[in-house]
Amino acid sequence: MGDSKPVSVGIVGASGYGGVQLVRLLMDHPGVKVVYLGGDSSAGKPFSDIYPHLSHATDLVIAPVDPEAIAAQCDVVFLSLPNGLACEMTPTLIQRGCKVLDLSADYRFSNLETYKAWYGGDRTDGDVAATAVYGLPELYRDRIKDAKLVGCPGCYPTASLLALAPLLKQGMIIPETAVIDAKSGTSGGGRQAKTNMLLAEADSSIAAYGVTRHRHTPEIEQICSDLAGHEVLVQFTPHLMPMVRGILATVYATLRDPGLVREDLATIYKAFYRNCPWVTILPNGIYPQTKWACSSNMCYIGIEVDQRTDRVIVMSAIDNLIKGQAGQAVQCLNLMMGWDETLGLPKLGFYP
Ligand SMILES: NC(=O)C1=CN([C@@H]2O[C@H](COP(=O)(O)OP(=O)(O)OC[C@H]3O[C@@H](n4cnc5c(N)ncnc54)[C@H](OP(=O)(O)O)[C@@H]3O)[C@@H](O)[C@H]2O)C=CC1
Ligand SMILES: CC(=O)N[C@@H](CCC(=O)OP(=O)(O)O)C(=O)O
Repeated sequence: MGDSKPVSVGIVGASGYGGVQLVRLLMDHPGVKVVYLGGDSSAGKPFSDIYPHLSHATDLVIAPVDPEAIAAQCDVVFLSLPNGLACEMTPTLIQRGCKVLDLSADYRFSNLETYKAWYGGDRTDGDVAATAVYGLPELYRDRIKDAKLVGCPGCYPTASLLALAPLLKQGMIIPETAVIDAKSGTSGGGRQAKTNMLLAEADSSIAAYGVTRHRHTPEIEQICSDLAGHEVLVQFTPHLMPMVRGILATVYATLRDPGLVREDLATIYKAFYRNCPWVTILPNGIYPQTKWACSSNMCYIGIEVDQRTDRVIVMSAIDNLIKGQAGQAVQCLNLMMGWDETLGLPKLGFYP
């Protein structure tokens, strides 16, 4: 970086939860200048009308989306939009020389047929999609460094895969026994009004949803299969929690070697994540809380073994809006630009 010109960045979907986190992180990032904010129903409004608490951070007005105009102003574009929109604008942005980080599911799948089966819609951008890299730096750092298009992971897949990856990569579990029980705060559902997110519905209550059919299942399975070297199916059940931020994924799987104890696994996890500044393996007997990760880009992992059942239990906590979304996208940007992976990202959560 040094005295070099800041990288010009655009954020499409700035009025949403992902967008506002990107604005917060990127306004404080030493390598970039946010020059463009885009949206749909918010177009024409100053960003500070939507988020008055950030009026001292930017006087940008949200513009209607015009990929040509965005490409004329921006070196890098973050797309934080509902699924099925990024694939319409990304080909133009890439052709015009922009680097693109998509926070939706549009570029997470190596096989577009899987995307279409779970998300619907038609895709005419197969050539561009084939160049996309899955944006989980702890697993695909080298590919992200060279990418022009990154499909950033979903929030549940981030927490689940960071918990499972060392076990799968080292062949320590029977992959098909993996069960992921995950809980999310309501901000995971975005800023759109939805009945199940009303305080009267979500408060003081917990429920599973999408059981056996949540669209993050094929995303988790794609990466598990890549790590295991063969096709893997997992059982994934998400739950909505009466809290705003955070995901806790508790993963169960049967160990191949029943002699392994939690100290062995902790050593293996620490080695696997030794060059990963955003993953903390907790000391033996300590289990993560979502509150610890709140507002930081950290993923906290706790490990336990039940010697009666030969199962390993791994608990992983993240902030769904930071490591699960906007923070992870900035982490990928840092890699794409050749910067330190931690640049401009919050290391310390706010607590309590
Ligand atoms: N929330 C989370 O924890 C996570 C979300 N994601 C994914 O990130 C993406 C964004 O999520 P989130 O921030 O929660 O969503 P929000 O619903 O909070 O925001 C959606 C944004 O998309 C914009 N938008 C909608 N339609 C259009 C359009 N036709 N043209 C331009 N802009 C449009 C909206 O703009 P306007 O207000 O102007 O209409 C709004 O800014 C989604 O794909 C989501 O699945 C990924 C990981 C975690
Ligand atoms: C609590 C809640 O509703 N969470 C969202 C997941 C958010 C996310 O990561 O979704 P994308 O894969 O679309 O990016 C859900 O279950 O649909």
